[in-house]
Amino acid sequence: MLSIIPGKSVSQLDKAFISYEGITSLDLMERAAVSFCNWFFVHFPKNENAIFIFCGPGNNGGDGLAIARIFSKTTDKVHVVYFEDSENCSNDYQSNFAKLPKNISKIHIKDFSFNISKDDFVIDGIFGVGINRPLEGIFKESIEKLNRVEGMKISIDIPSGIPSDAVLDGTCFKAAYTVTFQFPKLSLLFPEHASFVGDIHIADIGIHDDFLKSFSNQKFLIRKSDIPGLHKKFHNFSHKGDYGRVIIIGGSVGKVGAVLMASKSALRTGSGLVHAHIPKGERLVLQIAVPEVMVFDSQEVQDYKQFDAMGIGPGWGMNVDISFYRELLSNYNKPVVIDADGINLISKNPDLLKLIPKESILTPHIKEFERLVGICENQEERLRKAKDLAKKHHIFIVLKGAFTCISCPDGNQYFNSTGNKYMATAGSGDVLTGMITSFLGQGYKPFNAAVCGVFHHGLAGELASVVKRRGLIASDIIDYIPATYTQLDID
Ligand SMILES: NC(=O)C1=CN([C@@H]2O[C@H](COP(=O)(O)OP(=O)(O)OC[C@H]3O[C@@H](n4cnc5c(N)ncnc54)[C@H](OP(=O)(O)O)[C@@H]3O)[C@@H](O)[C@H]2O)[C@H](O)CC1
Ligand SMILES: [K+]
Repeated sequence: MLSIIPGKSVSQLDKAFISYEGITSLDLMERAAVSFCNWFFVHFPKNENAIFIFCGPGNNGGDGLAIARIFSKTTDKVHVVYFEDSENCSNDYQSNFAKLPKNISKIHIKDFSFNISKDDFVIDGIFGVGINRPLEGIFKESIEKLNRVEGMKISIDIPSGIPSDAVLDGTCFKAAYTVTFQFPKLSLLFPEHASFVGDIHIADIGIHDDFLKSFSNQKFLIRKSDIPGLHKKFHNFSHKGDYGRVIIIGGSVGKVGAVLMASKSALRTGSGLVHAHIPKGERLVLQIAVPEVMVFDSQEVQDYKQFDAMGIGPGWGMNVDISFYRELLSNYNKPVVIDADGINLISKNPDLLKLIPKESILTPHIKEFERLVGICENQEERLRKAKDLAKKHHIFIVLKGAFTCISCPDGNQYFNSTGNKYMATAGSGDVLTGMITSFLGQGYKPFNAAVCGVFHHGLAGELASVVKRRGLIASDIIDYIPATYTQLDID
């Protein structure tokens, strides 16, 4: 997993790393600039337009100057726009300012006309992780003007204005792309910042994972390379019992589709035997739609302990016999997955919280989460409360959304890196419930089940949206679950 380092620790990280690597801070800045340019040249291979690079007084501005020098080798249309005289800027800024070649024009921000056309590039090196207060004066005015001009806007490390670990207060540069160094800054993952951050690219500057880990603050990004090692291996003599017997409990009149999608997802994720528990009178539709699922109503299941895993809540509604739910949680002594109305019922009956088996996985979206813990001001508060809840009840909280966050009982938080905007569609959450339940039933540890569930779910959505785009529906995600195993080379 890739460690996410708090902004305030980045300068300590830099110091420790350059001493370990035997390089200077200027060398590290050069690596950052080269890595940014490598990304740029791949993304914009035929660029012939002007490139305006806005450089603030710190090392983010220094990165901008080094980038300007690299660009100037291939074009004469590079313009550096600076805010402070070099002698008032950071040491590495000064070194890079002195190295700027003659074919780069240098303009003080006060003399800049903001005459930028739509094909030009606007590169934001005004502030990075060193920002320590809301923008004011010339910085605020200039960024407001830049947000009004056209042009392809790219931020270096973080859009100027956003603090690295907190929610924006005031003005911020609006980027189409953010090229961030080595690890995503936490605040890039906040929904409040989506319209400023654009697409994120992580540019490698050679600081390896083990080194990063020692500066980590219990926050991590889940990457593709983390996933194969979390999967169980099955042998050629495996039978359907080895792949788990799971049950999805939910459904109500008009909402049986949620159970249908969760059950089908569990099958597509690899479950050997999938059962569904739905209200009497609703079973025909489910049996016709997914003949592989065995359907029961409440009177027919004698012993829930026979199931390796349970997914509780899809389409359940709020008219559930709460004593049934209480008994279900009290008597089942393995981790369960709880979603949707399964969570809403707990919010209405908070005494249920302490009955949830240890290591269970709750998968709320933001509204369900806030019903559980109270209204939150922003994502920062949600993440804090998710961590507290996970620790207090020894459960996993999967807070769904872009960069879904898994909060663990040990206080660690893992952010998912797959998925896209097209997945915000009815039933997407039911699919995830089915997938995590399936992994639990196959004998995965709850942490592995949650991580594999969110990663494969996001990946299935990405694969489906290649052809479906905004026409994607939850059933498309299910159809692409098998292709995620192919993508990750998991047999
Ligand atoms: N390992 C890495 O990730 C590397 C990162 N690099 C780049 O360096 C920046 C961080 O550089 P740093 O110099 O620490 O910080 P900034 O460039 O963001 O700016 C700090 C200066 O800005 C002043 N400041 C802060 N807030 C404001 C404000 N609101 N208005 C005006 N001025 C502000 C601050 O001075 P003060 O004394 O006024 O507080 C600093 O002068 C990182 O983001 C990367 O881009 C390295 O290049 C490579 C390694
Ligand atoms: K920036």
